[in-house]
Amino acid sequence: MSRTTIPDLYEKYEGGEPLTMLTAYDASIARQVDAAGVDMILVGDSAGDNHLGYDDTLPVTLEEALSNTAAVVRGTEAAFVVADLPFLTYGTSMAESVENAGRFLKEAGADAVKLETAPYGETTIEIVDRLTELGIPVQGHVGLTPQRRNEIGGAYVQGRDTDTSSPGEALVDTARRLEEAGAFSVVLETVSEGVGREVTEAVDVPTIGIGSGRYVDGQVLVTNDVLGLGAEPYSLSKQYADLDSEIRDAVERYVDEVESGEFPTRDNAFDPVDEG
Ligand SMILES: Nc1nc(=O)c2c([nH]1)NC[C@@H]1CN(c3ccc(C(=O)N[C@@H](CCC(=O)O)C(=O)O)cc3)CN21
Ligand SMILES: CC(C)C(=O)C(=O)O
Ligand SMILES: [Mg+2]
Repeated sequence: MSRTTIPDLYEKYEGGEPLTMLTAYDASIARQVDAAGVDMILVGDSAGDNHLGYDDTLPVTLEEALSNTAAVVRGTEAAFVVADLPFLTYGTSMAESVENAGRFLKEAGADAVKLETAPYGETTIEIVDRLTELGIPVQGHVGLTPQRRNEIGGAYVQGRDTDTSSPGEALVDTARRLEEAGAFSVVLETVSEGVGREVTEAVDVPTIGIGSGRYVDGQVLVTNDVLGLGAEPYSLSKQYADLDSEIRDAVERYVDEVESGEFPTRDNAFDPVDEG
């Protein structure tokens, strides 16, 4: 089986089928997500809190993200792999943005990068224009942009009628500008359902929502939330498994069995010694 391409994604989108995307940060989870048939895997900077033990996405480094991306690529064969560019690995200068984004394709084997754009964020729109001109596909990301958490002040839904710093029309305009700059798709993070629909109607590239309602072209969630793996439940998400308790039970049984002498047995030994 060959890896999913942007034309493959567009064929599904144009056929009116919802696109599926989940995060992964390592080869073993990515292998299962891939085999289960997800269209795109996002190597999110959400690795910060979900994989690397930081409080949020801000501390994630370029080298950590490259390492996570390379592991996900090695573990997969079908999904389109999008590498999320960490905080301040883009936007500092055009040259640094291009060099850093390029490393995700050249060294880690990603199929595309993703970067966050603030409402009317001129700098990042220019970067998207440059990257796509050079052959680095870019997925845009508007709405809640967690790298701007110190600006925004928390995990707040964006684009509500009451939202003055990020009104719906700013998000629609910004998504349009990203499309013009060459973005092949735009992620909408926690925007009100009406804004999710407006943006989706305003652009001709697939919108991928997280907590952005039903009227978008595809869905992305954080896999830890889907699997119940070290994540707090959010109403925007849905938990399909409880890996925390599975893991805890298995490890407790292992500890008990080693302590009681139940494991290992003769069957677990090489060239076992015959008991006299
Ligand atoms: N593991 C994980 N999964 C996620 O889905 C996730 C993260 N991490 N980190 C940040 C983003 C943003 N997320 C969220 C989660 C909840 C609200 C939310 O309920 N906002 C309400 C209340 C905000 C408040 O009062 O704190 C709102 O009305 O804006 C928004 C964004 C979830 N996201
Ligand atoms: C939530 C998604 C869209 C993301 O950016 C991430 O996982 O880092
Ligand atoms: Mg992210």
